[in-house]
Amino acid sequence: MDRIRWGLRSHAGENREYLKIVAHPEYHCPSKPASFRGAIGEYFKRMHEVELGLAKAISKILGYEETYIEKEFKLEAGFDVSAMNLYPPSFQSKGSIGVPEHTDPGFFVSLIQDVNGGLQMLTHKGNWVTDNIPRNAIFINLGDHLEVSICIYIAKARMHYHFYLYCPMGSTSHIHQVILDNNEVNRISMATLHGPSLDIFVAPASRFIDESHPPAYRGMTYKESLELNGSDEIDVQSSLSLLRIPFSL
Ligand SMILES: O=C(O)CCC(=O)C(=O)O
Ligand SMILES: [Fe+2]
Repeated sequence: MDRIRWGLRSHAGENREYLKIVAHPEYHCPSKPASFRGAIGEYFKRMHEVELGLAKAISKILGYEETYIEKEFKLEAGFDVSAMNLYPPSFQSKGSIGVPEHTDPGFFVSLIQDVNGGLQMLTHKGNWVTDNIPRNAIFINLGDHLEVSICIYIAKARMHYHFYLYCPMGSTSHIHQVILDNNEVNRISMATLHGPSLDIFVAPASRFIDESHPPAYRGMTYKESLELNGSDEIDVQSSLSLLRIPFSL
């Protein structure tokens, strides 16, 4: 499997140049420039601490002991991939889309950027809203596998967790896209997908399932789910729709 990948997309549906690297459990990075390798490595180390803090907070909100998610997802061996994206100014792009609409697999995504105004979220009313991310802030978006694990699915309309307040689609995994319309200059972002360990079987947690709350997703290992739609692990493409179990109201 590739551990470092570079790509250039330049067509109506996607306009970006990216460098993807596997950041955890083994850190892979181009060796030059050395300062880049060191700085990014330090960033991932610190983000891993943020990840453990978030895992504790979310476990507690769900009524579990604080180490629940850390252990269930085996975060000490969690599979993290970072995408460093360069989007062109709108006048140089072949269409207004930087990255088409999608959700991201894993536990959560951390994102930093140099220019505000490109990332948009889909609201429950079907409108795209541009995120206003303050300078130096780290933006956190929850990933598909948290949703699989805690069984939240909009059509079941049984949202009793705090997540719902922040997840208008009724799903913990936000649908988002990147647009270029406001880009007067290049925009750079770094989106890191923090996932469970590749060998972890992710399935709806038994605490959230009973006769009237059947599982919304089928379980499989994180590795299998990343490969389910034919992509490589390093692509970290969502396969949430393939995991969803059809149900009748
Ligand atoms: O560049 C951004 O703002 C977001 C990128 C993104 O959604 C991704 O790489 O998955
Ligand atoms: Fe994304």
